[in-house]
Amino acid sequence: MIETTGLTKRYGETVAVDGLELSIPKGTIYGFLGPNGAGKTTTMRLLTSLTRPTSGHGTVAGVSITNRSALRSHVGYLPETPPLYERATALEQLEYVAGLHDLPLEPARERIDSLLVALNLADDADVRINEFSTGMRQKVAFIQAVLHEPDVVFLDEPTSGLDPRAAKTIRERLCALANAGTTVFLSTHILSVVEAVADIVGILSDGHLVAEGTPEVLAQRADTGADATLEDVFLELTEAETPRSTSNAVGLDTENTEMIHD
Ligand SMILES: Nc1ncnc2c1ncn2[C@@H]1O[C@H](COP(=O)(O)OP(=O)(O)OP(=O)(O)O)[C@@H](O)[C@H]1O
Repeated sequence: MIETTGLTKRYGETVAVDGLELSIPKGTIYGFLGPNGAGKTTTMRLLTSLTRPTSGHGTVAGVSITNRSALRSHVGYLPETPPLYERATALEQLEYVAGLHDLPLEPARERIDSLLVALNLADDADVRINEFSTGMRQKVAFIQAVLHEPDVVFLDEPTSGLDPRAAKTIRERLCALANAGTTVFLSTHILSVVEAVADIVGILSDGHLVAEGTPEVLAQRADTGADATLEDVFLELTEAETPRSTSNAVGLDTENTEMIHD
């Protein structure tokens, strides 16, 4: 479902993603770990066609990641800061997103209703998003990422800001999605979430994949004995890493005219 060869993204002197090789089968929950600045968000932006590779190739659901219009229906993306219309109600927001995906009105409405119920938001469907808590926003953003039943869903910290019950609900939804054949690409710093749900874990460091395997097998790589955890192996493999700095204070992504300031 996700294949990349030599996938590379540069921002000026900074190599955010460096020759990434991924091969992720359908229905996998792939836990994507890495220190701050490792290149996780850039990877997800590449795989969802929000930014173009400097070099290398990739396909998601068999579609080239440079073909944005063809890719749209196949991918869902929950970014770290989800785009939501503050003045819309949850229902208006989700109906709007359904319209963007050209979903027929009635089945879309049914799906929205069932997802609102599943995420315990049904009573808040007609409340404006600017009155929502962080966790409620996160849940609406999660629904809008999976509403069109994409083949692959990319999630950046989907449980951040959620209380334990809501986080558990999201974890259960991720497993249900994967059981139904959706491929889940999950980036998070919460290692317990990855340990609980991921089939395969990839650890990114400085734009490179430095380890990949099941959580159990990866944990065995750690030098801390029989009780080693994913945290141990994460700390070992990314020990010497610090966030990369650009040669100049401002890196310019000329393609998307995005500026990032440090
Ligand atoms: N639009 C951009 N312009 C210039 N540099 C960028 C841009 N986006 C990311 N970078 C740089 O690329 C590198 C990887 O950043 P990225 O956001 O992908 O890391 P990350 O692993 O998602 O980090 P975090 O865990 O902190 O969210 C960093 O050095 C960052 O400064």
